[in-house]
Amino acid sequence: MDRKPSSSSSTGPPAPVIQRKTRDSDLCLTSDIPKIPPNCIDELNSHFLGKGTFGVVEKTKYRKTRDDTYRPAAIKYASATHLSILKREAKHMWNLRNHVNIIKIYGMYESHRNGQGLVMEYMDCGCVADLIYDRKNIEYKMDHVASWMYQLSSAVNFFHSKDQIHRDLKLQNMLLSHHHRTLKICDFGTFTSIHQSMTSNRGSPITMAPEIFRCEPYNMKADIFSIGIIMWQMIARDHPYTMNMPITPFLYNVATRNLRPHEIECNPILSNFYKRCWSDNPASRPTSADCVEYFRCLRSEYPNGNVPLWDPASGASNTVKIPKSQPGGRSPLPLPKTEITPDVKPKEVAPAKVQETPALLPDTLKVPKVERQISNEEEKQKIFMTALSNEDTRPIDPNEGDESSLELYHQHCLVNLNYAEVLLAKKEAINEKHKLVQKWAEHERTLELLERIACLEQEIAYQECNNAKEKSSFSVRM
Ligand SMILES: Nc1ncnc2c1ncn2[C@@H]1O[C@H](COP(=O)(O)OP(=O)(O)OP(=O)(O)O)[C@@H](O)[C@H]1O
Repeated sequence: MDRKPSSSSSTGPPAPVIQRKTRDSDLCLTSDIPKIPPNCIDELNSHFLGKGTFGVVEKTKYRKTRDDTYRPAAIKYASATHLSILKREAKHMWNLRNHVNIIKIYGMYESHRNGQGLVMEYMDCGCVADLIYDRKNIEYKMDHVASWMYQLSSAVNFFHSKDQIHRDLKLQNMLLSHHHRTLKICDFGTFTSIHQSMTSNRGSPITMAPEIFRCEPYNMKADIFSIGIIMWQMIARDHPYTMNMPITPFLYNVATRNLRPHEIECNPILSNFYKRCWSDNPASRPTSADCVEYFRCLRSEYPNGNVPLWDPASGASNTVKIPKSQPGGRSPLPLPKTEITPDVKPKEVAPAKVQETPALLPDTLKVPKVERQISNEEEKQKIFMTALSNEDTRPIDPNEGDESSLELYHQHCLVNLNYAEVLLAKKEAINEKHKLVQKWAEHERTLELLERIACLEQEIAYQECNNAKEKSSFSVRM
């Protein structure tokens, strides 16, 4: 029988109202998370960035205290019905705030206009989906894939080590900054603990593991399935499935017919790994620690993933040409290190004994080249690389797990880059000046010649005049 407390039947004092405790109740308590006061958000300078399933994200300006200067930040607002999801997300982000590849939360903000908002760091290069599908003018290399996959897997390994699952890893939830070099995971709305493991369908179809479609219990290996699909997407720079396939047959085929992204021309060391990640049987998939180890090896074979990428359409310079990978050689730009250094040895995953030649790249990764001023680019790259290897100007390697030293490192790289641009601009200005001086010299010479011509013409006129005089005096004398 239902034992609901009834106020009418009670004679004594009213029973205290007991809040029903759901499994997520504790997660909605955001008391640990700093409350951001109104004078630390510049709402007038906020504008719309994008819309997710349950919220709207705006770019805004944030400062920690009134004495600080404003810096860009992103703020996510949820409608009143989705407020608990926003709070859960905030709580998860707060618990994971120490990892360099997870979006950092600054705090919660109460806006008069939009209600509760989650304020987080702003990633200025957008999401990985935009880069690989919509901005094909930006060329990237296997070095970048290795670096992004390493950063992704070390973040995943971080929360897996805390028994947490993301459940919605996809290109749209991976944001980029520092000229596309730093990758961070965002959107923890579907995040859950393995102990609350679930049979409800969560996540996005393309990267979602088949056991989730089959409504079977699932675990961290569901995220590894997503890592496999993401790796394929980055290498192929293509859509994994026919876009017009209706969702139901698609889910059915993934779950029961082993439907997977189409074959691409790719080194088997890479394809074997992503295929292992998307095995139908979760137990056959590698762990997140195996992934970290695998991508660490791959990154040492392709060490230039920290070379910045630019959008040529923005008027800035194009991709810096990546020097040939030198197996075993030190990267000119060491990658951000995370605090996670799991003690895992690569198991069956062959440590990336990759071909000597960079023939690893499938043709699909080779984006048609955009016409560019090679001489200037090469010149700039040369100055940049020299600055990076010069003892006086070389940035100091970031400390493991220390985000501020990583930030400093990136700033230093940018300064070197600006330095290369300034030096190049100065060189161009000097060239222009030389051309002008040359023209001016020509101009002066022209003036001199004109003067000379004028003198000669005067001389001729004078001579003609004299001739005429002489002729007339001669005729008078005759
Ligand atoms: N910290 C951030 N910096 C820059 N852009 C961001 C940031 N967080 C989110 N965005 C952008 O805002 C948009 C909405 O993000 P949000 O996480 O709400 O939704 P989503 O991941 O696109 O969708 P869904 O929630 O349905 O999975 C996306 O385009 C995303 O790229």
